[in-house]
Amino acid sequence: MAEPKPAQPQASAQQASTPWHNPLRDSRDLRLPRIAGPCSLVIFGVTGDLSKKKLLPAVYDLANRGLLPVNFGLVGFGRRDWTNEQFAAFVEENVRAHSRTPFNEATWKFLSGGIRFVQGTFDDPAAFQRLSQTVSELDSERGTQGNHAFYMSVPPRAFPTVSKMLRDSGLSHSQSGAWRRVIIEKPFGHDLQSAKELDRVVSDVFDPGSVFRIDHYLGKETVQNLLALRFANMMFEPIWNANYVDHVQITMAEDIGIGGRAGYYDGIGAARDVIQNHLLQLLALTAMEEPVSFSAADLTAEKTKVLSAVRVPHDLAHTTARGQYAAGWQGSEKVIGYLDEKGIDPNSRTETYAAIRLDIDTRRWAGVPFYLRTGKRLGKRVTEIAVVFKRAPHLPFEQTATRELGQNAVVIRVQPDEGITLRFGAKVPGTAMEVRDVSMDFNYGSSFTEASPEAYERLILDVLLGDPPLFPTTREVELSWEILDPIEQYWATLGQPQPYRAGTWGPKEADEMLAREGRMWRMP
Ligand SMILES: NC(=O)C1=CN([C@@H]2O[C@H](COP(=O)(O)OP(=O)(O)OC[C@H]3O[C@@H](n4cnc5c(N)ncnc54)[C@H](OP(=O)(O)O)[C@@H]3O)[C@@H](O)[C@H]2O)C=CC1
Ligand SMILES: O=C1O[C@H](COP(=O)(O)O)[C@@H](O)[C@H](O)[C@H]1O
Repeated sequence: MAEPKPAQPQASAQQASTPWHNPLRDSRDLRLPRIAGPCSLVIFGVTGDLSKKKLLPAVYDLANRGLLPVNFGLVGFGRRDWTNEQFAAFVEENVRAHSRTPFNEATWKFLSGGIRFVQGTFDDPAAFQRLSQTVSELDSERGTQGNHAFYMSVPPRAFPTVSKMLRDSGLSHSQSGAWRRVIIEKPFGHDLQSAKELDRVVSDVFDPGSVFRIDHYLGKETVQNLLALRFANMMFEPIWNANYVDHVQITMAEDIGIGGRAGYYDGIGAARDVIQNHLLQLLALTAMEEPVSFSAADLTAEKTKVLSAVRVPHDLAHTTARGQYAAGWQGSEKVIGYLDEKGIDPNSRTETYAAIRLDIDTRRWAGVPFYLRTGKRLGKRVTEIAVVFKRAPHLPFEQTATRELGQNAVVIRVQPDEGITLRFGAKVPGTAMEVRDVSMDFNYGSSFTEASPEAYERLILDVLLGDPPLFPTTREVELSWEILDPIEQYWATLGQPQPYRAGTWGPKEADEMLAREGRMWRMP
């Protein structure tokens, strides 16, 4: 499939001058807020976990920040027999519970005036006709001008059905030149073949430039800041290569279990859930060359190059590790094991922990392993990218002086304590020459007065603006499956994943994997 082109035939003057569109523009423009034009957002799966905790609050936060137009409509599509008022009460409850910004009556009055609910199932043509009628009514009542975005916050198996229904009901295209866009949640497929099939269905229905595949990690401030760290500074890029870097560790650890998501998670597992998307995107941004600009085309060109150069080691028995959480303690809370979670097959072989080593066959990264790990019910919630440097070739100190000296590292702290840490050796004050590791920290909270928006705020706004750089392309998705598929195929030949106690840092196998290569996982 051709790479999606920026979908902006109706781009407003504001939209056309966003930093992503023209990196050379006057720097004063950077302070202009990017405000969406008239439109509505339709959420399928609006009663689900993601919608309640992230999407509805993000829409409200955008409204509260003044980034939605007065001509905005929010439509929920769901199975419940709700009136518009009942749905509005549901939105309000979740907004009050999960929004980042404080509840404001004036914002709520504006937003709730455009809230509508359409009752139905995904395979009911009549429900899609009602949806069509509802968005047309919003066009006349709220002035949404026929511009509609459809968010598929639904189980992945429902993506094809909803796409076809949007086509058959005439909602996927506008006759009047207005825009239609679709937002598809991850995971996009469960392997390369299914991703290609899904892509065929979606591209049969929508124009390539109207498809936005969400990877919410790309909407995180700290992830975008990785680009600033690398390409807005002089001091990091010269050492960001195999001459200086020993290895890279990308960690996404969660302290939660699978919660109420058994139906989605079992059979999918940790690697398909987050390595195929979030962690490989982090790897791509860490390892790629400098893009010519931050346009979608230039960014994806560099990410694609690096993902194409990723090599999966042959010896998967020694370069990958899987685990499954057993009962344990999460802080002071006693928690059950994965196999005892509601809705999980008691013989399930689904991994809740995965670690893999990848290599990148480029001059910049030859011989530098990238270790990726993720897991549920680990010691704490933390996501970070640690670039660990080689040891100094010679230390002009007595050995005893450097006993506590590790390796230099640049750690991009994606969450929760957002920032960047530099680790290096410093002399311990005193009469002896003793060198010990210290940290130099950049924290968002103490350096900026601006608060970080939630990832979904940024990404929903970008869809409404038709701004595609932060959305992975089909090619990126396919390359990521090409990387993961051989690993999944190998794991499918194995028995039960190794159990690890909840609240610990994963299975012993993962520690052994690094120890064999003379390395250790960082303790974040
Ligand atoms: N939850 C999360 O943290 C994250 C989720 N995602 C992705 O987001 C998507 C949604 O996930 P999540 O919210 O957790 O899933 P949930 O299972 O919590 O929600 C699914 C939603 O789809 C609705 N639904 C399911 N089948 C039908 C149907 N036949 N007709 C109408 N509605 C239907 C459900 O309605 P009802 O309430 O009536 O059952 C519910 O609103 C998935 O693709 C997931 O991979 C991505 C990142 C994080
Ligand atoms: O995509 C997913 O991400 C969440 C974690 O997101 P975060 O922004 O809180 O790091 C994860 O819990 C979920 O399993 C996965 O589908």
